[in-house]
Amino acid sequence: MTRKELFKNTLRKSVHAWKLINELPLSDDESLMLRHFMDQPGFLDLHWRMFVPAIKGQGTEEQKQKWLPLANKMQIIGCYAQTELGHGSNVQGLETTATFDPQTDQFILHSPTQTSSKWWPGGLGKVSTHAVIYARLITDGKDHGVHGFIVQLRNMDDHSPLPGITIGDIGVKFGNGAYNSMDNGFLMFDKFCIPRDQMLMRLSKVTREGKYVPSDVPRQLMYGTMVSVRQTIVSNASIAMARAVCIATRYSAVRRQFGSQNGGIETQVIDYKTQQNRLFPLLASAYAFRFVGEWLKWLYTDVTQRLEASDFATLPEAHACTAGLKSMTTSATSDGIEECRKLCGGHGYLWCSGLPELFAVYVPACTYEGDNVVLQLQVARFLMKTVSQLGSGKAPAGTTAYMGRAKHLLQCRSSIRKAEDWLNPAMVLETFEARALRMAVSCANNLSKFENQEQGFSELLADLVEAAIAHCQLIVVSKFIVKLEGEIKGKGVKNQLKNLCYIYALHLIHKHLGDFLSTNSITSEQASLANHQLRSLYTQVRPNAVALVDAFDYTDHYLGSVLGRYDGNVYPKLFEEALKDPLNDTVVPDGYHEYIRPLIKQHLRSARL
Ligand SMILES: CC/C=C\C/C=C\C/C=C\C/C=C/C(=O)SCCNC(=O)CCNC(=O)[C@H](O)C(C)(C)COP(=O)(O)OP(=O)(O)OC[C@H]1O[C@@H](n2cnc3c(N)ncnc32)[C@H](O)[C@@H]1OP(=O)(O)O
Ligand SMILES: Cc1cc2nc3c(=O)[nH]c(=O)nc-3n(C[C@H](O)[C@H](O)[C@H](O)COP(=O)(O)OP(=O)(O)OC[C@H]3O[C@@H](n4cnc5c(N)ncnc54)[C@H](O)[C@@H]3O)c2cc1C
Repeated sequence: MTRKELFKNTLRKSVHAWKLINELPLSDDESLMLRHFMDQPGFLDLHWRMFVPAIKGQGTEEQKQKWLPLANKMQIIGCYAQTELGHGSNVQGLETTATFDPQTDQFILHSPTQTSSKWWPGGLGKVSTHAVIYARLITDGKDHGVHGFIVQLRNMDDHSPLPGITIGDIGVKFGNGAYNSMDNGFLMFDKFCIPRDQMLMRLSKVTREGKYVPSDVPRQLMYGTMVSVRQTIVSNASIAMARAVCIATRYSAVRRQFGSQNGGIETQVIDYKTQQNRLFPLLASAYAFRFVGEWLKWLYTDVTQRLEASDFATLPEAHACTAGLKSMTTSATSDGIEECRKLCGGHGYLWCSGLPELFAVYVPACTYEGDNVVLQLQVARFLMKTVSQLGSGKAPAGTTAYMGRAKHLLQCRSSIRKAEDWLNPAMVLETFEARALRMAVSCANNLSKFENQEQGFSELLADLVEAAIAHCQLIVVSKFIVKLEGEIKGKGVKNQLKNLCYIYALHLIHKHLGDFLSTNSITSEQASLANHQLRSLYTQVRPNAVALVDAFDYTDHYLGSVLGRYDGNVYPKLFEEALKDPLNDTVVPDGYHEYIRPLIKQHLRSARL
């Protein structure tokens, strides 16, 4: 499809999905599943996952009563317009202004510079009638920082931009289809006025007289919509990783190369330890991310309930966990999808393998809802704060509770003696805890050598990110172990999950061996025992690998992959797909008479001479 066709077709699908949601009717959770099966980025994502939650989280009761019924019936369509051309990560650096005019009781929205143009918001370019806009609030010449406003963008009769608004699509993005179904947009305000009651005023207010009244709740609640979406992105990472792994596993069982004895059949590539060493950790990650995603959903629900009761104690941890896990799981999934493409050899590069499109549509997850490095630095700040409070009498809680055992974890030596010890949950956990804590403490010690903490933080950014990743990996490993300790239905399922859990943990040890060795969390002998155990786990997973991806229950239609077909009938279907290509419509291609024939004839002439 051309971009225009793709965009229009996504509108058609979105509206059809909305019709089904109402007609069937579907619950909120089921509606999200429908979005998942629609399988194309579109304006509904931003409307339901960001615009509506932003109003719910930051609007007053009155504002919610006014706007939510309209949004819930989709009589208005909204997006989340925060990022600007010049600033995305640095939200405090946004330039759009919202200046209160006491004469008219309005805010004047203005884009003072080119870099202040809103740039990237999904659904903004062509669809949304409204947006939650983030702009600097100015009253009586004073800048109060960034706040949210509900703004109508387009005329409700003919969809034209309202006077004072310049709006459009930012252009083609990475890949052919992929994220191009979405109208990520730009927007500029030229002294555009909105009524005062369209500032989202749950967190702070501007009175009729123009007085700014800050609230007594943390200003970070303004970032609440991002926390909510980051949480869902973690579960989505599992879905995308599982999809790629399903394709690569099934195809690896079908594909044969080398090893033929006396004209017999060749070896299935899944039987090569190198293939297993690349593939099975990704299979394990798909399960691991699912379980940590379930836990994160619980954490998010818990913090939401606490916030409603004005208990803000767990907000920093919820922020650190959602930011860090969003970052870690999306980076691993993007890399994992690309690895799955390579695991499928040359055919993985064909569009009909389903992998190029999956990669192209998935990879911006490393950037949207917060650049992955910027987010790990938030985790690092949280860890440095926690380390600095050790010994102050305030016991670390939640995912940093292990830091409370710092005295032990800083000096303990791993008691792994044989390969099977690496299947002991307590020993594995202690190894990850020791490594995470020692990395964090090492950063804190290095930081303390700087007179200026901010300068020290800047200097140590790379180490801090690594410490944050170590902490996040510990969370994922520990939640997988917790899952195994709970009730698991199905004969033999627990054993399979156990294998995957230890593959997940041990492959991380192998991958980050430098960390584990340099922090003395393990010795090189223990590392080689871990590798030995890992190979043994691969052998145990091998007979069940296909069943473990079938368990994701993805239909062929959803997978959209000739290589990942359930029936394994890959080669005839590759031919079928090839023959569908428009280049094969004619035997002699367009351009033959114009370019190929004259070229050949010229050579023939010179050959005769
Ligand atoms: C398939 C997908 C499925 C579903 C999704 C559907 C749609 C989604 C797809 C695409 C849509 C994409 C949308 C977007 O991208 S929207 C824009 C997203 N933008 C960002 O994420 C920007 C990232 N930047 C930030 O979040 C902040 O600027 C940053 C946290 C980096 C820094 O903020 P600030 O300068 O204010 O903070 P600091 O001085 O560093 O920290 C102050 C203090 O605040 C704490 N903090 C920061 N953020 C939060 C938060 N969200 N919640 C709670 N607390 C927070 C921070 O830890 C500091 O605490 P303290 O040290 O105690 O002072
Ligand atoms: C597909 C897609 C959809 C999007 N949808 C929306 C949307 O609906 N609404 C919306 O408002 N926005 C949206 N965005 C914008 C997105 O949120 C931002 O692009 C994202 O937050 C990253 O910000 P940035 O582009 O400013 O990156 P930058 O911050 O400019 O990053 C550039 C580089 O600088 C590094 N860097 C930046 N700051 C630091 C630092 N402090 N320390 C170390 N390194 C640093 C980063 O790691 C990165 O390598 C979308 C983006 C994409 C790609």
